[in-house]
Amino acid sequence: MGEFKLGERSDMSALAADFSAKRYIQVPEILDAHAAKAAQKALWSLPWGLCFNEGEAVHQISPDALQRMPPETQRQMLARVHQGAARGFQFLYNFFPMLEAATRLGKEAPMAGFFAFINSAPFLKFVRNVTGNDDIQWADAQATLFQPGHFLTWHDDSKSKDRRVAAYVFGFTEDWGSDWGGYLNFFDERRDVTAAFRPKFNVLSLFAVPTPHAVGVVAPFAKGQRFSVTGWLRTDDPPAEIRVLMK
Ligand SMILES: O=C(O)CCC(=O)C(=O)O
Ligand SMILES: [Fe+2]
Repeated sequence: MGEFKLGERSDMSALAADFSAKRYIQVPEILDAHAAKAAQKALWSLPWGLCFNEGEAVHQISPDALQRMPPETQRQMLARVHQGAARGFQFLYNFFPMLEAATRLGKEAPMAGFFAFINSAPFLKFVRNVTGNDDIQWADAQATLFQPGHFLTWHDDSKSKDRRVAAYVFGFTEDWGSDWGGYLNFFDERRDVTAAFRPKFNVLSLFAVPTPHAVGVVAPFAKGQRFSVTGWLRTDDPPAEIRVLMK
């Protein structure tokens, strides 16, 4: 866990009451200032791949493959993504698979320290207290980077066999413009937006599963980088490789 730790706070009961009432909350200054800067630095230097879905199938393109891909193939790929978005659920963003990397490489994996922090006793205690769910055992994780043209359409995180109680998003985005898209939108049953969280720095978004939400398309003129570490708080047993990191 090392350099990553939670910020000091005195609003735990207010956060829990808010979560219980609304089912989605934002927690400012989740990490101490030094830890937040360290996490952001680690994110900047990750080998970012690209991921998108084609119906139920998820495609993950490694940084190398992305670099080698001819422009015409990239154009065709993007056209297929847009056709998918016109039909239904679709996403496209840069990513780094923190869970897979930690499973394969253990402590040597990029972001292993932050992954271990998310699965440390203090953070798990924090999310158990705020969500009121004592059964949370661990959290999976991926790092994401939304750039112009990236998006994640309407969904509620429930379409998985994994036992997910809540979703979390650590935001590490600085100075995001209010016209740049990329907001985390929450919807009611009429598909009106009930809340839209602007990408921010050192803020944790926490929301119950299922809750309808989406990440709006990042505008072509957006200048920032929407960095996050995101995943789900789970009640199944952590994989053996992850249990080792949690010690
Ligand atoms: O990046 C975000 O704000 C939300 C991510 C999300 O909803 C997901 O990965 O399912
Ligand atoms: Fe989601």
